[in-house]
Amino acid sequence: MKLQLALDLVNIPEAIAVVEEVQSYIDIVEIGTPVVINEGLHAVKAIKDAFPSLQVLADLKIMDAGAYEVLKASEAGADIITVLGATDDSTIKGAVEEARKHGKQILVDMINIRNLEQRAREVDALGVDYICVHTGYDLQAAGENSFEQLRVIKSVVKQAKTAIAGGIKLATLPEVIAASPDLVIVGGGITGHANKAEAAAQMKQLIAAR
Ligand SMILES: O=C([C@H](O)CO)[C@H](O)[C@H](O)COP(=O)(O)O
Repeated sequence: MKLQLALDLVNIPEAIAVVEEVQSYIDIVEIGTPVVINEGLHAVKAIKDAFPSLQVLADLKIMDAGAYEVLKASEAGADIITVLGATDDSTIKGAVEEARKHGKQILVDMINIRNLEQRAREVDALGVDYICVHTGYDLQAAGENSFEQLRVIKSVVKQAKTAIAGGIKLATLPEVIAASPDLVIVGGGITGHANKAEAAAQMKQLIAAR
């Protein structure tokens, strides 16, 4: 089980500073959608250049032009690129084909998918690398999480790895770990702490002890 740090509310120098603090405890650094909107794919390149041994995920949440956007993220140094499960199969197929050409991986974000079980089966058949359940900021504010959704995709996904994101904290991590996702994505649960290294270290320890 891998731990991914999601960086959403920082600029490039702040992102580098946070990763410097926690790099020993994480496997993947996510350049979050708000960072890509503010800084562009330069943020992906800056983090990959600064931390070549970490995998970098570009959270583009691709909805169209899958192949082209995966190409651009790959050129910037992303190892994993996100596509939305809500989009058309042709976009996901284009993204997967392009990713394969560059040795990259595709994570499909199932945020706001209503027919989760059926869509997870369909997306799994498209050869993606990860299928991720995700409660976004706006629904987190309404008290929701994706723990039950994780159990749903775990029961139907055969080929892809499974992932979960959205509001995961140290206190809720044991429940997540019990469901055995391949990847746990944590943003504010680490970046919101005064001592980010300590928070990340405790999470890494819980994952290692499972
Ligand atoms: O993908 C995310 C969100 O949609 C903003 O772009 C976050 O990276 C993801 O939710 C993880 O962050 P936390 O919810 O703060 O753990």
